[in-house]
Amino acid sequence: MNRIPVRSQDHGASLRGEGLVKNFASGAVQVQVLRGLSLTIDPGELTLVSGPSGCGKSTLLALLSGLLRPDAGEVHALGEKLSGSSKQALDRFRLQHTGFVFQGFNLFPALTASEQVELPLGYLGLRREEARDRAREALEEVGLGQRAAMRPEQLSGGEKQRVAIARALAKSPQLLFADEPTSALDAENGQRVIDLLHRIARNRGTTVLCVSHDPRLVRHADRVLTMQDGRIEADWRQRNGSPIEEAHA
Ligand SMILES: Nc1ncnc2c1ncn2[C@@H]1O[C@H](COP(=O)(O)OP(=O)(O)OP(=O)(O)O)[C@@H](O)[C@H]1O
Repeated sequence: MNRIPVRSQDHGASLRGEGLVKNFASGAVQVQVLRGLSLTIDPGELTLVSGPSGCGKSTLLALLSGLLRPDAGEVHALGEKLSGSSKQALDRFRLQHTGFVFQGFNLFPALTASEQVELPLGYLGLRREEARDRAREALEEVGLGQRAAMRPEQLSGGEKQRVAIARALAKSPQLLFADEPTSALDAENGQRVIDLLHRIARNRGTTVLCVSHDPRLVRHADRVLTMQDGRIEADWRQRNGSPIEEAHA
């Protein structure tokens, strides 16, 4: 699949948020969930956004992936300005360039693992056989080559999450967004999922943005952004779980 080069004004970053503000109504009151947050996210890294429940992590992921629009500020992804784009353009951008992995797996109960992965490839216009081949490769990459014909009820939680990762991977997205991908999993399966996300970033040069309040994930990330009350409080890079330099969001 063709990859769009990242444009130079983003200085190598594949995601950029500037002055992001997001408010939600809580009864009659407007609550400011993101308070003028700016950041850049680089390709080829697993970036983890951590922080306490309710600090705005999922909202940030939704803005950076074009699922939600900011009330103020701008989002640039792969050199395209997402904020201000039409809904149709956002849908197309997400289809072509992004993969998503969520806490609840979001699999269709009636489809086999292979069919779950093939489905979005059909939306991208791939022929059936090509989609089947890609699905097989993606399932092998996540260690589920032998489970291709199984339905979700026949798979463990960890296996279901790996099917969801294969589904996201098969499109070869430049941007992979994961929202609490390990919260429903035990330690061993959570570890496996985070290892996979890390490998995808390293081996494919994918930008992987993972949002989680699971402290087990912190040492596996290349970069950790800590949020508090809608702002970024700390930002550091690390190798093998030890900080190596301060990053500048
Ligand atoms: N669609 C919405 N309508 C109203 N309020 C919302 C909406 N989405 C999020 N919020 C509120 O915004 C705040 C931040 O939510 P968000 O899901 O971004 O936090 P989070 O850090 O990801 O939390 P968690 O770790 O629990 O998932 C919360 O107080 C939440 O209730």
